[in-house]
Amino acid sequence: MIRFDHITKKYPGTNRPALNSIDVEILRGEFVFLVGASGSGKSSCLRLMLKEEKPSSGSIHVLGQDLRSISNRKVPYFRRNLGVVFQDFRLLPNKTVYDNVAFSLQVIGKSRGYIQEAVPDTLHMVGLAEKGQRLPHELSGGEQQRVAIARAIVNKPQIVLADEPTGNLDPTTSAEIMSLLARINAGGTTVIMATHEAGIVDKMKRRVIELSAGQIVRDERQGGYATAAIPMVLAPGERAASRSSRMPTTAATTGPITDQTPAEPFTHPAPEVLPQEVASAEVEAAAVAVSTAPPTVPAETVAETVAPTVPATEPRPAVAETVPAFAPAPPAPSAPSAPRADAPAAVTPRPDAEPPVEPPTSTMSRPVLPVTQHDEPEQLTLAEKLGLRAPGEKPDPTSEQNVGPTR
Ligand SMILES: Nc1ncnc2c1ncn2[C@@H]1O[C@H](COP(=O)(O)OP(=O)(O)OP(=O)(O)O)[C@@H](O)[C@H]1O
Repeated sequence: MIRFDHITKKYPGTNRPALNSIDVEILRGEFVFLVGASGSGKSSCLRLMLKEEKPSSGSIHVLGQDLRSISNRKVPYFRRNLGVVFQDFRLLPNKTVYDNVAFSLQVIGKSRGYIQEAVPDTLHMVGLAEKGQRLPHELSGGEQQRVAIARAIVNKPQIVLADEPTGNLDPTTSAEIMSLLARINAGGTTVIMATHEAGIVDKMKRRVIELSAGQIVRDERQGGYATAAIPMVLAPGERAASRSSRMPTTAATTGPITDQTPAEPFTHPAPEVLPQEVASAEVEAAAVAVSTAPPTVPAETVAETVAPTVPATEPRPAVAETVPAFAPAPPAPSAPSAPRADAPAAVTPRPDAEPPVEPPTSTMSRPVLPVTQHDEPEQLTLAEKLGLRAPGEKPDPTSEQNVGPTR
């Protein structure tokens, strides 16, 4: 699904490469944490996957496409297969919650009927069914991030890239966001998340790829956060024992994982206190959470869209057969009858049926994110980065502003 072959990324004016000959493959349906110290190259990886940056050498395949073969003009169409979630939410401040999510569909030409079904379904899934008419500043940080996630998934992308999505949230809210991302993943969507949150990584027990100075130093199937390579700062009052308990017990591997274990649910409380039946129920609920059918595209853009050809050109499909199927999710028992022909598959889970989520227990000091200047392919607006508008298209005057704690 995503493959880096000998990827080196050296930004102009720097001596040391941000990424140094990276080889890694991420399979369909995986949930992958990118961890590593500040400056180790996590965000660079995500930006390369999004074709927001170009590698200095090496090749990247995403959804069967060699990114070198995608022209700048076609990048927005490519990005429609990827949902992106940022630390600082990046909502449109003058639009309601509903309109923020609908905007993603409007700019790619979805019909009004489709939007009228897809947006409420998605807001329901993220637990914001009742808050569609609120403005972003009338929401909590966690709710704003839910809107951002709704916006990222409303078009049913095959991949969600999340760069520190819990970085501005408290532990309880972070756990809720992780539960949501786990449900999205359980529906078949590949999730790749860069994070510094040790507690989250340790609880999720998913694949962990650790970067250090631009190189992969660990690739564990069900990893934890900490190794000697990641400096950790204990919070005041945190006992040293809790740190040692986070150290991985399995041997680290330095090569890419080449097969796939079906995703585990994000189960809280920890497995030892959570009855298996409850965990299974959550998996079942999660399995119908998200339809991952490839997005449909307006007729006028079909010729330029990479989506329809992507699955057929997936480079290494054999291993991916062991992960959850990508068939559209079955409609929920309570789903309204007879959806429109072009309506999205039902997005079903009942947020109120979610089991309580235990927040991560550990805390870490969070480094300040570097302000980056992107050299390639060009300076893009937010809508262009999100694949909502082709470069150079006339912007919506009400868009392109951020809200949230880092505004
Ligand atoms: N646009 C840029 N121009 C020059 N150097 C850059 C640029 N973007 C990133 N870098 C450098 O590349 C290296 C990797 O940065 P990157 O943002 O990928 O790290 P990171 O692991 O995501 O860090 P953090 O956890 O702080 O977000 C750092 O040394 C950074 O300074």
